[in-house]
Amino acid sequence: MERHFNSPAKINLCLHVLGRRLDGYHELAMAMQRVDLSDRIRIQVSDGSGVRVSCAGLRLDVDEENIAAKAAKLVLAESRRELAITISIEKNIPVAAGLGGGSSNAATVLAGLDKMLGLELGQRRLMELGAQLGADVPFFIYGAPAWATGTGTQLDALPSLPDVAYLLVNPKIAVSTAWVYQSLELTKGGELANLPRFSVVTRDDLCAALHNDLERVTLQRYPLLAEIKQLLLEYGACGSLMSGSGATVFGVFADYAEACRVAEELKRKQDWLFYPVKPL
Ligand SMILES: C[C@@](CO)(OP(=O)(O)O)[C@H](O)COP(=O)(O)OP(=O)(O)OC[C@H]1O[C@@H](n2ccc(N)nc2=O)[C@H](O)[C@@H]1O
Ligand SMILES: Nc1ncnc2c1ncn2[C@@H]1O[C@H](COP(=O)(O)OP(=O)(O)O)[C@@H](O)[C@H]1O
Repeated sequence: MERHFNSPAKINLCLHVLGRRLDGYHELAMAMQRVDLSDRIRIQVSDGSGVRVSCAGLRLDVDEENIAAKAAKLVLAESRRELAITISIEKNIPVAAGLGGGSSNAATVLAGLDKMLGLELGQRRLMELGAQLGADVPFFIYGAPAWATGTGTQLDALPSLPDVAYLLVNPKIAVSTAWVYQSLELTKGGELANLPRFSVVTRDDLCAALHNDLERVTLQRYPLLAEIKQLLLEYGACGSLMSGSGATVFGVFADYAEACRVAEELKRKQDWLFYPVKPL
């Protein structure tokens, strides 16, 4: 049995760090949205045993370390079945870019195998399994724009978001999420109740709400990212922000054609990665 799935990236429209827990994880409040830059994942299931993952052209194909392999093993354990699973990932989302590619791959494998094996574990159980793999995995199972709290695993619907397009820019810098959180100096603890409500209807509302506490760490280490944010504004973005722990920066544009036009112009000048995308 063989199936193909899309595994999309995400961006963080806002990311507030409220405090550090004793286990080192951070209490967050984030607005998150998936975008239509996707990896392609092929899952094959046959008789036998063992989970294998390949990822052409990237050093991500060590089975045990790949989060997609961990996801497959979790589903097999949950279903108490022994099967051979082969996963091939066509990577289009840059790795360690703040776009959640690994978390998305894990969620795609959890939900994909659930379907292929007819397990019907349900969204809630799949999100619990996802949380065992990484804080961002449940968001991809949730599958809609979300307000994420706790360590990022408690999700509520974000009902209205404006119809915009984004231009994602990555200057080929890989950033370790663990390093960013560890390097963050928390000046004062925040209270969820004191945060401004993320109520965004128009494009201007969205641009006014853009905020990322992790920029303090990543932009200081890589000042180029602040320059890219400024460049996007100069090229007509109504707002710009770093996504997650970075290094991808995005600009907000009125429509997809405009985001594509700016990407083409910048491509002539800079050897960075450019992805005009639409929200999902
Ligand atoms: C920053 C964010 C924003 O969406 O995304 P990315 O930049 O990774 O895409 C997430 O919080 C990343 O989530 P994810 O990448 O799934 O985190 P995990 O694998 O669970 O943990 C990676 C590292 O980040 C730290 N971490 C993660 C989540 C959290 N609430 N507090 C943390 O301190 C963990 O301690 C660990 O060292
Ligand atoms: N299937 C996968 N796709 C991407 N990264 C993976 C995968 N499996 C394991 N990783 C590891 O996870 C780390 C985080 O990658 P990724 O999820 O792309 O970035 P981010 O956490 O910035 O959103 C990388 O260092 C990478 O080696």
